[in-house]
Amino acid sequence: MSAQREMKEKNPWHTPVTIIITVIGVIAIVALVTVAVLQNRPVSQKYKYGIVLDAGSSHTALYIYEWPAEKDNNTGRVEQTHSCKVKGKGISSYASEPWKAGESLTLCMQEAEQKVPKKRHHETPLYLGATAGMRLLNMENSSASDKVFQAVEKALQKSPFSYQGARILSGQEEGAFGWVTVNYLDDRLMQGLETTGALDLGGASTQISFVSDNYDGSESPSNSVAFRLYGNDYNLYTHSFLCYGKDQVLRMALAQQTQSGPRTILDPCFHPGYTEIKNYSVLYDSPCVSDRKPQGAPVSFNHRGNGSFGQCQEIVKSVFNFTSCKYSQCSFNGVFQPLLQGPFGAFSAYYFVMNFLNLTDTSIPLDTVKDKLTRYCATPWDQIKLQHPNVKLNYLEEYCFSGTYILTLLTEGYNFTSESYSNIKFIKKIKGSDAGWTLGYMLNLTNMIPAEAPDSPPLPHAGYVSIVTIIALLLVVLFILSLRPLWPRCSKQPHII
Ligand SMILES: O=P(O)(O)OP(=O)(O)OP(=O)(O)OC[C@H]1O[C@@H](n2cnc3c(O)ncnc32)[C@H](O)[C@@H]1O
Ligand SMILES: [Ca+2]
Repeated sequence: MSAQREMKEKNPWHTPVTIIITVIGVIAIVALVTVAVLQNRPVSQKYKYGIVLDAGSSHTALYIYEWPAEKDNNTGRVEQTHSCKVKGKGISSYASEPWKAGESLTLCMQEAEQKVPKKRHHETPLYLGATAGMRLLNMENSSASDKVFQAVEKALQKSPFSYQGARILSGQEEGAFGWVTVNYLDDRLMQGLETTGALDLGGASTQISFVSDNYDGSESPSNSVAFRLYGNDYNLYTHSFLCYGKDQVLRMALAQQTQSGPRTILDPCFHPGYTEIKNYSVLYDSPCVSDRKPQGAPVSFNHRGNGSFGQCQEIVKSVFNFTSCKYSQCSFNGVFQPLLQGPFGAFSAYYFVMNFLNLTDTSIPLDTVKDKLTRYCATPWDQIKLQHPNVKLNYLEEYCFSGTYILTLLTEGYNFTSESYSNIKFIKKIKGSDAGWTLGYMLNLTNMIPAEAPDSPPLPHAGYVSIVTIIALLLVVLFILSLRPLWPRCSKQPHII
């Protein structure tokens, strides 16, 4: 009995002081881990917003971007959350009634007011960038283009957002920002990976932008844009071909076939059985063809199709000039182009057209692609209409021409070969955001891509919490071990008889 009491008295685990110390120690360690976890848990996200209006030649679109408020200028976290297609044509088509250009934006602006939380409205930057349609209108009639801008500005200034201005982008900017968008969304810039080239086909112009190792920018400085992004230097080659968007090339192809002012043309780029009456003055009402309007032509001509890919390609080739090149190498029209390099993303009309034609798979050999297009172009117009009852007729009638133009531009114009063709990916979106120049434009204007790589914490959140937990557990073990001299010696326990 006395030995039992003696042992109990000697056992430190049974003294109130040790129990209190142990409890306090455990509470302290649990508190330490809890604080570490809670303190470093991402706080509930607050977002910031930016809005860009893409005033293209054929239509205007509004894009809303969103990013976590505390990560303004380091990590690549800007995403497109909403887009709105403005009803009607591009703003340049309102040259004779400019107020309508402003009015046309109203519905999409109202939609944006609903999508962006009200308390963020006043701090949300709003930009409008116009491209080739306004470039052409500005060349043709600068006072008309000024009036369109005034009308657009008036409409945008009324919005609750922080309006930052409307302007025409240069072709260089349009190409370069498209490249920034694609590579930003692919996380290639922050990680310093090999970049993807950007191919953009609009209605009135087309852009090609890529980084080529053998290009330092000196041979044709006007085609060069230097960037320092996240600590990496890029020497980008970019060129925008005004009048080489698909709508203007179609005008050039028709101009080519109507030089003698005929009353009927049989166009190989349109399906057999296609027949429409077209107006000469409407066709030639663009600076891309206006100097070629035939003298003494009738008011209209009968535009008929005969569906021949081969003949269509000959007409399309005739809109390119391959004769003069004062550089080491050119694409077409005497424009310098370094050796093609790396993967390419082809978006906007490249995607619309190739997607419709089921030709986005670039592992299909180029010859097979041509065979498929040959068969498609030769299909009678009535049959095409029956097969695609839900496609807008003004799109449907042009896919044979557009497909032929795309293949000709890529192979004859830019010099993609049967092998390098497979480096092209036809894309519409990357991770939910549309490929196009708008995101790159906003990232640039809001200084959201830093020149130098951002400092990042040495450990990710999960790593930090794990280390704190392990250290805390080690402390518990150490604490227990430190009490070892006081542990009861079980083996020497007296036997009680
Ligand atoms: O860049 P710019 O030259 O200013 O022109 P844009 O911005 O208006 O040009 P888009 O990329 O929006 O469209 C390019 C062309 O594709 C046409 N397009 C748009 N959606 C299409 C679809 O679903 N199918 C076929 N063509 C389409 C459109 O009419 C234009 O001719
Ligand atoms: Ca465009």
